[in-house]
Amino acid sequence: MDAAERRLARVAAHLVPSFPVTHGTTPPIGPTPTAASSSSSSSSSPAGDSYRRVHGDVSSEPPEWRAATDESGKPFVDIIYEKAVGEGIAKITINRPDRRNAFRPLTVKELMRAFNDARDDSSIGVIILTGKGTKAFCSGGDQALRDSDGYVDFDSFGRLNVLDLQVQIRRLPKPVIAMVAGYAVGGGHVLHMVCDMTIAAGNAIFGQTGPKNPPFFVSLSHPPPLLQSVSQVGSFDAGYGSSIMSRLVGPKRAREMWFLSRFYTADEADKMGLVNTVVPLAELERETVKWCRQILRNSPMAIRVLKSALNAADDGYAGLQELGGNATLIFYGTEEAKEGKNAYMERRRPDFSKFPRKP
Ligand SMILES: CC(C)(COP(=O)(O)OP(=O)(O)OC[C@H]1O[C@@H](n2cnc3c(N)ncnc32)[C@H](O)[C@@H]1OP(=O)(O)O)[C@@H](O)C(=O)NCCC(=O)NCCSC(=O)CCC(=O)c1ccccc1C(=O)O
Repeated sequence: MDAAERRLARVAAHLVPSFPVTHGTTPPIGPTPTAASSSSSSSSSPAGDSYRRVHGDVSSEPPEWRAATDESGKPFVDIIYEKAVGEGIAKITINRPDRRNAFRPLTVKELMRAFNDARDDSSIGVIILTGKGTKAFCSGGDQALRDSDGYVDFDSFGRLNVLDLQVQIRRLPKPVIAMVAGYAVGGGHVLHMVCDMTIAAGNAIFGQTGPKNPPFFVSLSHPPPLLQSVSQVGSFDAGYGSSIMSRLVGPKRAREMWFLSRFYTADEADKMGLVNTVVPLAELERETVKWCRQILRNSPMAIRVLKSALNAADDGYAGLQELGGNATLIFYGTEEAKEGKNAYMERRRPDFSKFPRKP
């Protein structure tokens, strides 16, 4: 192929999706695996381009997951925490499938411990958040434990500690990817929205449930069994659950999602911009791991700064602080910053004259 043909092929590859789309409107990274090609893979760049020649394909091989814990060494009860051997991927799984992975305060505390560990582990570059089984990613707060001051499990008082978890994910300087099979509803829907990206299985269902109950219902402390089976909880998330949603899907759609409290299929969610891609359920983890591996090829500092930059305007002072903190972090690595520190330690005036005042 001569240079002109190669350029034409490259342009064409940008215009037309290179791979068949089985679900949703966005192609997964690389060809949709078939029975014959399921172990092969590619990056998102056109076959034969220089990136591909230098870096090769992104592997589709399943990682070897190894159980992990945090520095306390305490075993987890409500979650499974794993790291991929020899790769920079951590996986955190909500493990309450019989409750459709609803979270209670303990679940949230354990999630925060695991996220904290993954943040502090410099071998980890990307974190997957998921739910056990194929029926649910997470169905929100465990309604059986809800009281007038939040959710009560082993303490005698209620908590809404999932809000702290949301902030933790948002500020965590590594990408967090929601891997969603089945229901992501209520507070579980908010959790996937605060993640940096969402890979959805074809069976995923998204939506808010909070406002769903008819008003006469709220006053009934013991609704009749038939009505109990209807999704009705009386809740709302006026924080990230509203603001981030509005950013993701636009203000009109966000109103629709909250005011009507409908459920949406994975393909509908894809069209609304709620998810990054939709893949067949059987391919969910393979595809998610591929996305992780592709991210891990890229510059960790660039990704760190970009995550804070993408959130900065929406997160106000907290967003600026995160972005600004990254500037300081990078500055500390420069000779200019070291000159300041060394001068202080050596009890001398710093000589900043040697550093260029760049245009
Ligand atoms: C998710 C469903 C649509 C799945 O339906 P289906 O597959 O038919 O399964 P079910 O038979 O309904 O469920 C199986 C089993 O699981 C139990 N279960 C499911 N979800 C929950 C839950 N959230 N809490 C407790 N238990 C749950 C269910 O009862 C069944 O148990 P059995 O013993 O087998 O009968 C469907 O299950 C469903 O609609 N679930 C409820 C979804 C929901 O409304 N979630 C709560 C939304 S509110 C929320 O999450 C608040 C979050 C929060 O903390 C917060 C944050 C910010 C501000 C405020 C708040 C706040 O709390 O107010």
